[in-house]
Amino acid sequence: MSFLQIQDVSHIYFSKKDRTLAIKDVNLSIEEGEFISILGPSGCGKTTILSIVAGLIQPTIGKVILDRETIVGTNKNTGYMLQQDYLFPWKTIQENIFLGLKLTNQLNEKTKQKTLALLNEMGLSHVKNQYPTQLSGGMRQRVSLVRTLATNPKLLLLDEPFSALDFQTKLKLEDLVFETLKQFEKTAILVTHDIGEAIAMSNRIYLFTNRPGTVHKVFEIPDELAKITPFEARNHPLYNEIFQEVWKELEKLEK
Ligand SMILES: Nc1ncnc2c1ncn2[C@@H]1O[C@H](COP(=O)(O)OP(=O)(O)OP(=O)(O)O)[C@@H](O)[C@H]1O
Repeated sequence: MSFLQIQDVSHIYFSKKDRTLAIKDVNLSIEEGEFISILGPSGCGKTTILSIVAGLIQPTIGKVILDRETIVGTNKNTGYMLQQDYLFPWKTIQENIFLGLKLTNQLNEKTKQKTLALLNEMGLSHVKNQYPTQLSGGMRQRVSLVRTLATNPKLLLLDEPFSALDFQTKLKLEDLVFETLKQFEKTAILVTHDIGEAIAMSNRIYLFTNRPGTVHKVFEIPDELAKITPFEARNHPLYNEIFQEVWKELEKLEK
């Protein structure tokens, strides 16, 4: 059995007036340590899938199994990193990165030191007593990564974490996130609109159809690309080839 299995998942949003079938018959399996991306048109249900995997919403049909357990409700095995960093502006960086540990009753001297060491690895120990508004967007996302990793989740869900950043910062952060996740042997799902980012960071890309979102095509990224850093991958000859392939499929979906 794979580390993460999304089995026959469909989801309908109900409101008083209507119902929206957001995703339909989604199946995917991820092995431990893999990095996969979900790519697709706007509104195809990417965030819905992540919310289901995070246990924030229960799928209307189907189930998600993480490390042999069916996901019911939020759980400590999953960390969520979003486009906006959601750092609390009235708390210092240090207080922000300890938050998850505090909420899950894991805050002790050992976990504190580990988290501060990670902040140091991100080149940010000098800002630990500052407040989020004093930091740039890229720095805030690095803090957000530290906070997400602090509780040592097995699975990371990344919902367009680089999309609000300028291009240069985005490229640097892609490398940093990629290398940090490999170092800690984490499994990750990235949701993105950016074909290049998906190719540069993943082992596999799931391309979704328009709503109701379902898996349209799966692209396996060859090891020679998947094993190098995203920055190096963007300069690899295979990168353009795969880009064209994915682009063509996306065009088909828009017809
Ligand atoms: N709470 C809700 N109630 C009703 N419909 C919803 C709700 N949340 C999402 N939807 C609808 O479900 C569909 C999928 O939404 P979702 O946010 O998962 O898509 P997405 O692929 O992440 O979109 P984007 O790429 O624009 O962020 C959309 O058509 C959206 O309008």
